[in-house]
Amino acid sequence: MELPRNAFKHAIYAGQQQIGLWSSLASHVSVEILAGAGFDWLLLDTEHSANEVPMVLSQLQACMEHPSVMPIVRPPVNDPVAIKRLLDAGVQTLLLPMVDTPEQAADAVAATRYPPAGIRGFASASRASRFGRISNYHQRAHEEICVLVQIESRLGMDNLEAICAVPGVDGVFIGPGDLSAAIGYLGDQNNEHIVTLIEGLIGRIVTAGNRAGILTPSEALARRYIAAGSVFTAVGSDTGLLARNAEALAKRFRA
Ligand SMILES: O=C(O)C(=O)C[C@H](O)[C@@H](O)CO
Repeated sequence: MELPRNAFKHAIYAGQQQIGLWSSLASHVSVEILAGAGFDWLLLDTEHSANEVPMVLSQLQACMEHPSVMPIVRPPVNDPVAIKRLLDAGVQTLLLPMVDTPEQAADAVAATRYPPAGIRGFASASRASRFGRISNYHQRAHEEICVLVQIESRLGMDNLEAICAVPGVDGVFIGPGDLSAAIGYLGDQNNEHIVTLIEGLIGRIVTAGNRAGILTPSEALARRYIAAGSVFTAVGSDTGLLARNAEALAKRFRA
């Protein structure tokens, strides 16, 4: 078997916009439904979702009929053990939360690399290597692993260019909720001050030669962020789609 190509990683390096959706329902059923919806990537969240590794495995398998969709998994923390378990389950793209310094970014990259380049623990026949069927998996795995880090604090903003320059950081995602909370705008991420700040951060990431990403359920803001340079852009969430559309449907029969 061949090492699966990470089309998402190659696309963002080529500057090809990747439109995504956040998935917090922690369900392989909803992930299979969303995988056929037409997005380029789905974010399988385990930070703000009751989503654990065995469930993520089922969600990865639920995506297999749609190989053009990249399941991106966010571990609950930037931790080498959490990263190892997800990579061994077959995750090829990771979004690491709360990365504030270049050292933390370098640690995230090292956790995805086998020695001597990093510290990823060795498993001879995990799902990642398709149970030993992918020849030279361990030598080539890093080529098709994509490491995305989240900037979502004052310190992260201060260190943005240094983080962008860390070898192996393939993309830099701005966490609008935590970032706005960190600077006194808790729950107000659509405030014009925050939006303008985020546009500036996206521009800094692009100027630094890295690739910018963001999440917003606002179509207008998504288009502003894309215009500012976001190249992997999540435009909604499964929980938001389900809750708001269910409410609207119920309301139509209550009037
Ligand atoms: O800071 C943020 O905002 C994010 O990182 C995204 C949120 O965690 C996600 O749950 C959407 O609210």
